Amino acid sequence: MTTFKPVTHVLFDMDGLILNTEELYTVAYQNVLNDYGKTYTFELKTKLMGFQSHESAKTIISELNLPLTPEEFNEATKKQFELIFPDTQVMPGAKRLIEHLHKHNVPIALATSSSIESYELKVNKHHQELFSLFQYKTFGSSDAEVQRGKPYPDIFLVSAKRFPDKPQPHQCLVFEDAVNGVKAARAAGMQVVMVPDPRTDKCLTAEATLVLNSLEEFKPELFGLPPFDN
Ligand SMILES: O=c1[nH]cc([C@@H]2O[C@H](COP(=O)(O)O)[C@@H](O)[C@H]2O)c(=O)[nH]1
Ligand SMILES: [Mg+2]
Repeated sequence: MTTFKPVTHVLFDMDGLILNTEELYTVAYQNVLNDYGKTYTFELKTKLMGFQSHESAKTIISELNLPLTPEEFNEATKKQFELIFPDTQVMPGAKRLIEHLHKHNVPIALATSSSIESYELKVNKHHQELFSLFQYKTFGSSDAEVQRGKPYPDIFLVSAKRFPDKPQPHQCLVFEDAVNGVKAARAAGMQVVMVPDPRTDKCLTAEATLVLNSLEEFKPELFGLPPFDN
């Protein structure tokens, strides 16, 4: 079994990695775009995943020539999010992994590009207990210290600094679903486990340290972390 460099701290992305919110984003965006006769393609989605909300709005407006301002687009999607996001599901293997690392006192934190409002919509109804296991959370779209969204490294560098014991980037392992998130983790000097949407072009997953079909396949001991008990 190939092993990688040992790590001591773990940073988790949220959308598409812990929660099934990527499929919900697709529905929400397509519902808005239907009013303009536009199609939300997976190719365009891949470009946006990991962006901060204002970056996403600007990009989708220019790519699809929408007659909207970013504020108007975000207003329209916000209505969709309020309907769709409260009933999110945890991705396979995510709960087991987060609980396992927490039980073994491995420092874990959340590093999502979402805003805190968007996080609360997605988590508050069903998943508060699971998310309470993180030492702390960084919300890229709501955090002054996160100057630039993924694929820039800002959110992961800021997150590493927020652990009390201040680990070096190489001591941190990132879990991501998005191409931009993998680029951000690599730019931060961190190893990254990618669990991509199955439609993701294989050549776009090449930068990841390890690519899995699901978190259920993850073996913590590969990165020097405590193995699962069973
Ligand atoms: O179909 C989409 N998925 C995701 C995003 C963006 O990606 C962020 C989630 O990124 P992450 O998984 O890194 O938290 C969302 O907040 C949103 O801004 C998007 O615009 N469109
Ligand atoms: Mg994600």
